[in-house]
Amino acid sequence: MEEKKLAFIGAGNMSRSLISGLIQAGYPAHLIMATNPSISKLEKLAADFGIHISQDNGQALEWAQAVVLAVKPQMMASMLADLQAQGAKLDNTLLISIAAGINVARLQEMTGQTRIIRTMPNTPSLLGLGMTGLYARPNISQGDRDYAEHMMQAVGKTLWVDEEDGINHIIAAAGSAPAYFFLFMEAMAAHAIQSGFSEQDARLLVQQTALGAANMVVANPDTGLGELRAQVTSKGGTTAQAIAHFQEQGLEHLVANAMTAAVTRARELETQL
Ligand SMILES: NC(=O)C1=CN([C@@H]2O[C@H](COP(=O)(O)OP(=O)(O)OC[C@H]3O[C@@H](n4cnc5c(N)ncnc54)[C@H](OP(=O)(O)O)[C@@H]3O)[C@@H](O)[C@H]2O)C=CC1
Ligand SMILES: O=C(O)[C@@H]1CCC=N1
Repeated sequence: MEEKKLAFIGAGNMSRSLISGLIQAGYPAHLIMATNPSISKLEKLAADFGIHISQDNGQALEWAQAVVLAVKPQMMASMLADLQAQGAKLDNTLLISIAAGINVARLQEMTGQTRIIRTMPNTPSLLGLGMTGLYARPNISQGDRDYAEHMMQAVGKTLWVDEEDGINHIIAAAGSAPAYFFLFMEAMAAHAIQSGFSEQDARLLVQQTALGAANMVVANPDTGLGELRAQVTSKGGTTAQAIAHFQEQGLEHLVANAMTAAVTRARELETQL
């Protein structure tokens, strides 16, 4: 991939995941910078990955050819207003936003420029196992689209959406979704602990099973998810009892409602920020 000077404004959880994934994929550390108001996260990034760090966002803009906007959505407007008040020039830089709930039109207002790509990654990018949605308006050049796509492909898989609202559905299905699986695993581990396993053994049982199940899905692309489930579910057996319980309690409905709630919140943020 083209190796531009790439800066991350906001050095939190998601930036760390992306930076770690990029470095593992061979992106040169000397071409990456992160900025953040407090120093501790920056020092850790510099120590772990050897990247440039700064507490001055303006420096990121002066230095980089592409900038990832990685502050919390609620901080985006004030961060960008401060930058412009300092006299920072945003117009020569490719801006890649990872923020939930801020649409391109709003980002254009906040930055006064249009060279913006909106993305929605997730934290498994840390391990090169991310899933990122991307959206760009027609004005964005193929070169900029390719750069953002290759950057996210360095840390996992990518999917473009044609309509911007698709990003809100990617949030529900991928951006937020690692947390759903963690919640499920927490519940399973808690029950295993109640059944007498140590915390460590409960975690081993749950994590190895989750890993195995995910790998079964990946290794069998032509087998439906329902079929993989059926292969575990012996007639009159134990799994059937557990699955019947999930379904009687409306698991599918619960999941659909939870994902709809995430989309609704993303759309709500788009009207508020
Ligand atoms: N976490 C996730 O799974 C995902 C997050 N996202 C998006 O990524 C973005 C970041 O989320 P996440 O990493 O979780 O959040 P974090 O809170 O972990 O990171 C945000 C970082 O921004 C820093 N910050 C605050 N104000 C400024 C400023 N003015 N200039 C520069 N940096 C600043 C914070 O510094 P300090 O803590 O020192 O105040 C913090 O380190 C959000 O917009 C979110 O929607 C997208 C997909 C997945
Ligand atoms: O919870 C959030 O709002 C962010 C966006 C997707 C994951 N974390």
